[in-house]
Amino acid sequence: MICIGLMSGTSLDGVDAALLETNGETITRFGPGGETAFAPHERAVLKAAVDAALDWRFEGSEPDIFKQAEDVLTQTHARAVEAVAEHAGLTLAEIDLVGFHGQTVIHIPPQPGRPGRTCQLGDGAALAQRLGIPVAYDFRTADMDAGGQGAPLAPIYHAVLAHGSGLERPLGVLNIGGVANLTLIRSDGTLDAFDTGPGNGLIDAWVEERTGQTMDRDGALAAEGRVHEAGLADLLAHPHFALEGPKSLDRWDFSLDAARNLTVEDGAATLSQFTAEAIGQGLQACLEPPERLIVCGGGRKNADLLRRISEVTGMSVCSAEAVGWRGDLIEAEAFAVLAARTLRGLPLSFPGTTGIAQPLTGGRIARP
Ligand SMILES: Nc1ncnc2c1ncn2[C@@H]1O[C@H](COP(=O)(O)OP(=O)(O)OP(=O)(O)O)[C@@H](O)[C@H]1O
Ligand SMILES: CC(=O)N[C@H]1[C@@H]2OC[C@@H](O2)[C@@H](O)[C@@H]1O[C@H](C)C(=O)O
Repeated sequence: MICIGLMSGTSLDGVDAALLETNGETITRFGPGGETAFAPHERAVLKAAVDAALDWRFEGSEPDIFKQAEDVLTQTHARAVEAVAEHAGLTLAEIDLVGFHGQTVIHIPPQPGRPGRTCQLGDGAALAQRLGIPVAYDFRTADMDAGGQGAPLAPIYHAVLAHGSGLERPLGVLNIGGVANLTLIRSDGTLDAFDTGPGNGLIDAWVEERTGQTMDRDGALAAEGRVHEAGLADLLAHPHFALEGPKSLDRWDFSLDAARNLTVEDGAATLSQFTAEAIGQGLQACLEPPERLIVCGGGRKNADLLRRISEVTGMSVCSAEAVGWRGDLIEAEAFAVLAARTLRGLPLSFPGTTGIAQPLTGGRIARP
């Protein structure tokens, strides 16, 4: 079936969309994809929804701003679907299914004796109505209700992609977005996955606070800085690193405090080293360490960060494009495949990826 997957990540820059022909188990065609940027006023509404969610934390009634944010998400995601369909030369009636991740505004992983909660804003029914296409959405709730981490969900897609590309196992796939997540595909095909720690999120926040720019482009600032070892040790003392996987994170689980007295360059170097060391620690804990790490997500464009990851892990690190993958579209592609899996009742999450007892289906379907 022809599916369009949609993802809007934590950096709130826009909606990634990708068209695939897939049955959820294999991909028979990679169609076009691209990003539909949020306009400044749309981004401001989404940012306000994230801020409100962090105050709310599932206590009391939902913040009023959520409804307004969902309207923004319906409009922007509909535009993203229309753009990709047009690019593919297809009418909306020729699209079988849309996979709508929604905007994560808060994610609280489960703790011993307390189930986790997660919130992806996104009104699947409204998007289905607006487009006249069935929409799969709400991919994380079933996993969390079953005691899982609710994230990461991309690992089964990484496995589909790696299999289709004929890549040798064991293999590591690292996504560096706001948060970084790692999938390990063992030689027998078993999946292990977890959020390693911060990805670009802290670096972005630091650079924005100090320079007004949105990112450390190509890692230029970090490359000029020196790592502040005591600050790095403080950052690595976070309880996330003492936990065994599967484990997940919220982008806002870490703070910039350890960098506060540093120069902009030294802060960027320390936070970039933190991202790399967190990835290194995650790899050390895995049962069958891969020799090769394929990196996707925006962080793969940060040359200084990739150098640090390669140094810390001692592994061969290559960007998604080196194996013919589309590094900026993998998450959107993942939600095209996850949508098809939802429709067919195939599992989305697995004991090794989110910590649930049995492979589990998930997602809901809204029909126009
Ligand atoms: N040339 C570059 N140099 C350095 N960093 C870059 C570059 N291009 C992109 N990035 C980083 O990638 C980020 C965007 O990555 P991506 O789109 O994968 O994140 P996201 O989808 O918002 O995250 P999430 O994984 O939370 O969904 C930017 O915020 C920036 O930090
Ligand atoms: C709760 C949530 O939205 N988590 C995201 C976030 O962004 C990266 C990392 O943290 C990952 O766990 C997840 O996204 C990808 C798509 C996933 O579920 O695999």
